[in-house]
Amino acid sequence: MDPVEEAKKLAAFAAVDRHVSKEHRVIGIGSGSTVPFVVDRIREQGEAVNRGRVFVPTGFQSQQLIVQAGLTLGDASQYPKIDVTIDGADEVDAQLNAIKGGGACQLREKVLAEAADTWIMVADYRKNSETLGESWKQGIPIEVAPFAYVAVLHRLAQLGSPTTAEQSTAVGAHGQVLTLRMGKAKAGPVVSDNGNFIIDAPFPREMMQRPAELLTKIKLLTGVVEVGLFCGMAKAAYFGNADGSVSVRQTDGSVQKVQ
Ligand SMILES: O=C(CO)[C@H](O)[C@H](O)COP(=O)(O)O
Repeated sequence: MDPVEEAKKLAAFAAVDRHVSKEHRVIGIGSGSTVPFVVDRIREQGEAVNRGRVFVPTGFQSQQLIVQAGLTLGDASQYPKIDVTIDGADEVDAQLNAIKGGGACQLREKVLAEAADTWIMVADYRKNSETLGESWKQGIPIEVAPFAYVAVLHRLAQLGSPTTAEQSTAVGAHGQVLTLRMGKAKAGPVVSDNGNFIIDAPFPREMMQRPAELLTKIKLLTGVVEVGLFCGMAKAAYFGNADGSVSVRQTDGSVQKVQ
């Protein structure tokens, strides 16, 4: 297996083994390429355990994973309280703040993170940073109501006062280029599972060092539906390493190596 894939698998398996117990009945399943390993490990807990459980997805991809694994699908509207949610991340800082939304699922991901008694992130070693924005350069994914996207681009640029603003990009005062995320095998923008657009907005390091403050500012912009900054939410983050170990970062900043 490719070393990065192996690292994702290690993180996912370790997180499931430590946080998904037999007693858990309602389990949130996140999005991204690490999450299939989460579902594999949960399946390995056996049919008898999984028969009594319901799995709530953060989007179309995880819904498919749940159905294909033969697990019982639930909806966030039926299960406002979740025992544990395990999700991927695009980057995690030393305080367990995270950038999420690389797969455009941050709205549902945040709903399931908030609903969960325990929210755990799983990722490979490339996502383990001191400060957000160190390795994830494309910016903070921001879900916006389609009709408001140009206004939001302008407002985001103004969070540092703009120099120019066009239809699908804007340049902020710090020279950062904010872009409307475009489809890869589709003409036009990426449309989220909720029918919204995604803006990717990079911010300078000094602002990324205070992610909770930045989150509040962005969230207050009219037209913003959800921001891909998850601050103070995770109980732990599991990072698979290239050497086959797993680093577990806790809320107090401590890091333990397991395996
Ligand atoms: O936030 C997400 C989707 O919106 C994903 O969890 C994030 O992109 C991580 O994905 P991967 O495990 O593929 O690196």
